[in-house]
Amino acid sequence: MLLGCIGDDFTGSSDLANTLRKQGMRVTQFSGVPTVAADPSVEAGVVALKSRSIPAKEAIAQSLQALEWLKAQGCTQFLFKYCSTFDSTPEGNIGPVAAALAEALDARKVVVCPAFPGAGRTIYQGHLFVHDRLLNESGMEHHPLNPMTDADIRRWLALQTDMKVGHVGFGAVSNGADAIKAALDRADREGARLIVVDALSDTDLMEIGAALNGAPLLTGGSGIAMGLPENFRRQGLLSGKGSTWQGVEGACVVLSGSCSTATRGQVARHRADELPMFEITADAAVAGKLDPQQIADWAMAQAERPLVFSSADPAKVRAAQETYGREPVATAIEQLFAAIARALVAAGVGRLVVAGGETSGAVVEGLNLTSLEIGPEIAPGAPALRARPSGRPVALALKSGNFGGENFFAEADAVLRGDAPTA
Ligand SMILES: Nc1ncnc2c1ncn2[C@@H]1O[C@H](COP(=O)(O)OP(=O)(O)OP(=O)(O)O)[C@@H](O)[C@H]1O
Ligand SMILES: O=C(O)[C@@H](O)C(=O)CO
Repeated sequence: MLLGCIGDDFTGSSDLANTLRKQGMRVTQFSGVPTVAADPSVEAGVVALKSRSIPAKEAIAQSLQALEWLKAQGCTQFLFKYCSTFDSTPEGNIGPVAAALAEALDARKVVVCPAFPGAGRTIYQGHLFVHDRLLNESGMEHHPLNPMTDADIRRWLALQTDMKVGHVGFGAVSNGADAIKAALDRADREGARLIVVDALSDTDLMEIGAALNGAPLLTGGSGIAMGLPENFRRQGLLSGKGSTWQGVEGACVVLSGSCSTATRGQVARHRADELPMFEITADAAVAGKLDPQQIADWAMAQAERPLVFSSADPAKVRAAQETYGREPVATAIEQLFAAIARALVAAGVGRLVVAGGETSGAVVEGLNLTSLEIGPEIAPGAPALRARPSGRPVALALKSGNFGGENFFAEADAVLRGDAPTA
């Protein structure tokens, strides 16, 4: 294994795996830190953690454990993947984990670059934009777990860590890899160890990737990985062998615990298409009134792609959190989705489309999926995946909250069945 990646959630990890696969690396996504060695044909390994919204101390411990395993697989470069909307609170976990990994690897000039231009996330003058809006006016200020109330990544990161935060601006980035290297050296001389780097386009990310050839540690969204495979290819280290992914027939069920704007649009489209849907309310989930087996039976009895969803608008989410507390309601809903997924797999479901990073983490852990094969792209940042819970193949899509167009559920169903791959 050449490149060792640590993702702070499951959908984000598949987003990264998708980018690396598209750039020609053989990639496997692992759920949690594996207990056995990886297949030697894997060139990039992504260890998916569910560490975005847990206490910082635990996130650090899990990330360091992942680092040790990746080192033992022979990796020479490491990437810490977090959300392209920099999902974190003033306490962390991005700063604390990045700092701990930097210390463990004795790494300097650690790039911090959440940019993902393909999904509209760009960084200019240290500020993160979602399409034409500053992060804190993009809807992310209403996120149920980590409301993002400041678009200045330098300022937000500085709240999370004592390590000095620096900045490489667009002036250097637009002049290419050598100028980026020189600007990183300058920031290093000024004492900065975590360095926010501007990026507006995939071309910028390719140049940043070239500048980071051989860097022990980098951090960011999936975009920061774009230029890395080429560094390995130039050294003759990639096999060039493609993926052997195959689609899966049978029933398709959509599980959505995401309350993000894009997901709510996809749920609205499902409703407009008059497809079957079952709503999980926060009240019913917390009261333990819903039987996962009954919900799975209902889903398996539908003729066409049913949706089980808890997705709700910000006012409803806020009301539920005020009544029950943020953690208890999130845990109740996540556990319910995990139990529904287990019952669906036991009933022979072929394809599962899951919306939301935390929700996907709960489902993948609930199904005890230890590794996922990466298939074709469904939408930017969302690949088809395949696993074998209890020996039989199941195709999965793990969609980040704000990814995918309005028709994502139908598109995912088709790609997971083996039709219409888009990349
Ligand atoms: N109706 C609801 N009321 C309160 N909390 C909810 C409700 N529905 C879901 N949740 C919780 O909100 C959180 C949504 O997070 P999740 O990561 O799954 O989606 P997301 O934030 O849209 O996706 P991503 O992290 O990929 O951007 C989960 O913990 C989920 O259990
Ligand atoms: O970077 C992103 O936006 C996604 O991969 C993600 O992590 C959202 O949960």
